Amino acid sequence: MTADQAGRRDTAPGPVQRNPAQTAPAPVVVIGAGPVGVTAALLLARRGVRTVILERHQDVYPLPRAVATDDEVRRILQAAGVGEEFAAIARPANGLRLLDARHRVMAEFRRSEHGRHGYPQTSMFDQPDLERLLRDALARRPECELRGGVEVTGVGPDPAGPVRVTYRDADGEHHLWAEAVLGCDGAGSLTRDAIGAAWEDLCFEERWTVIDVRTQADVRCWEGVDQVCDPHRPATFMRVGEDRYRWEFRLQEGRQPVRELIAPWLSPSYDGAFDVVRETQYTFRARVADRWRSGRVFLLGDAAHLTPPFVGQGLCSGLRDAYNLTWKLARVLQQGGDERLLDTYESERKPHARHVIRLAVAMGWAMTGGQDGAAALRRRILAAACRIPGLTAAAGRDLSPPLTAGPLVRRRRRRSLVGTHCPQPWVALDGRRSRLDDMLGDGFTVLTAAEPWPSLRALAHGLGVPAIPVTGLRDDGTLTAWLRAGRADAVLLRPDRVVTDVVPAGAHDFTDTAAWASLLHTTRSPHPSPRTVENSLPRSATR
Ligand SMILES: O=C(O)/C=C/c1cccc(O)c1
Repeated sequence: MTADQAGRRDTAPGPVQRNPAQTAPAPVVVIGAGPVGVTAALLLARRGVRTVILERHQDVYPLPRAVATDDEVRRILQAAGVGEEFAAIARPANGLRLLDARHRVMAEFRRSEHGRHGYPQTSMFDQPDLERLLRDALARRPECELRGGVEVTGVGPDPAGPVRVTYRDADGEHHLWAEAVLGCDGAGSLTRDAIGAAWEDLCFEERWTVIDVRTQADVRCWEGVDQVCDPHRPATFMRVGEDRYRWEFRLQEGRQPVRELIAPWLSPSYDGAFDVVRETQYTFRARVADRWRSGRVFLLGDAAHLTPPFVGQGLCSGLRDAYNLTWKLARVLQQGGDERLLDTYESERKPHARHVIRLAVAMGWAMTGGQDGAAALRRRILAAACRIPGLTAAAGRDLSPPLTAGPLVRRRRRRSLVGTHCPQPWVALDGRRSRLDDMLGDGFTVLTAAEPWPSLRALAHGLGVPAIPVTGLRDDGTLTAWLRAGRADAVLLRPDRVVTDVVPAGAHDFTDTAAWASLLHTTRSPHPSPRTVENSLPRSATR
């Protein structure tokens, strides 16, 4: 038996005896150290929650997989403490184009370099680079312990603690008792099986080949993603980095050499070298797990949902899971928050993930739609629709819909801000410039269009949250314009910057305080956040 420095390991043949002296529960066990698992651990660490991360591999998996992220997810990486490191490896992209079989542009969905979350709307990167910087950040956090080279063999409820995780390493079998377990263990998730979840099939399954190339060749491309809508040879092409490119082709009978496949993108005279970093076959699927939680065991990322890659949202959905769940879990574990908070993880994230997967499937059908008569008609309609500028602009605007109504998201009226994210401009406080989220800290916040009025101030005080007039934040006018467009005099922001409720313009109060107020009450005092408005705003601006 090996006892690690935390004294939390135990090997016991036969029925498992928990020795309380040796097995103080690890607050949270994360299964899987891919980007979703590590980001979840970093987000929990930021709130002072300890994690043990169990990972099959010793090192970062060195080959490319995910290549794109949106601006909302860059904001999540900022919250996890790796925003600047990620900026150094990311390449902003122009967006997405639909091409016909002769590579003529049918539609262009432009992405801005300045998205509402404070980052380029689309950024390209290499997954191993992201994983390395996340691991480095993990190594800097004393709250996180990574155990590599281990195989998790069991996850389940246990009378001795909320959840018992069993794993094997070179020394034998071990057990951990955890307050919660995050199953970030990918498409073949053991955690998913352990909670008895089954896949709901969203009806897309195709075999594709994915080719990652490094070359100095003058590749014909724009700075973005091209989807070739050709039923005979649907393909995706994108520039990932300075000398990094990716092609994806639907598999056909017989294997075609890489050079032949990518020839249409290379100058005919190019006969120089290119390095095939990876050539692999994938089955692209569209699926959602029918349950994402059992007690204190949760599914995140590919363990909970699978998408074809055609709108570049696979990893984004997983990182959204991590952001949505971790603040709620930390609140429940540390502050005695209401357990019902944890129900909102699945009820908020599942419809959102399903929506994004359906978009990817729709894109897939536009590209591949078969060769029947109906498909030909669909393509003609698509080509015509692509020529309507207003429509393409609307379709390209935001892949991430507002959260659906629930205990932490009031039912929306048309154009309401509820369920959407607050934009993230740069703000200035005490002469210091920072991104809005870094200034707001980790808790709930009331943002107001003007000085908070007495009844609102009293409500905020009762909830223990600051009430901040956006006029004091000295941004570039983004926040005032956003409140005005949403016809709101004030908003209640959750820690993940989603609007829970609004005070409609001209009204005096939130529309249904009772619906969410009880969920915000905690029995213990909150963990202090590093730099919040609480300690830096003038007194009049806070509670
Ligand atoms: O919509 C965008 O800006 C990017 C889409 C994208 C990214 C990566 C891979 C894809 O097939 C699509």
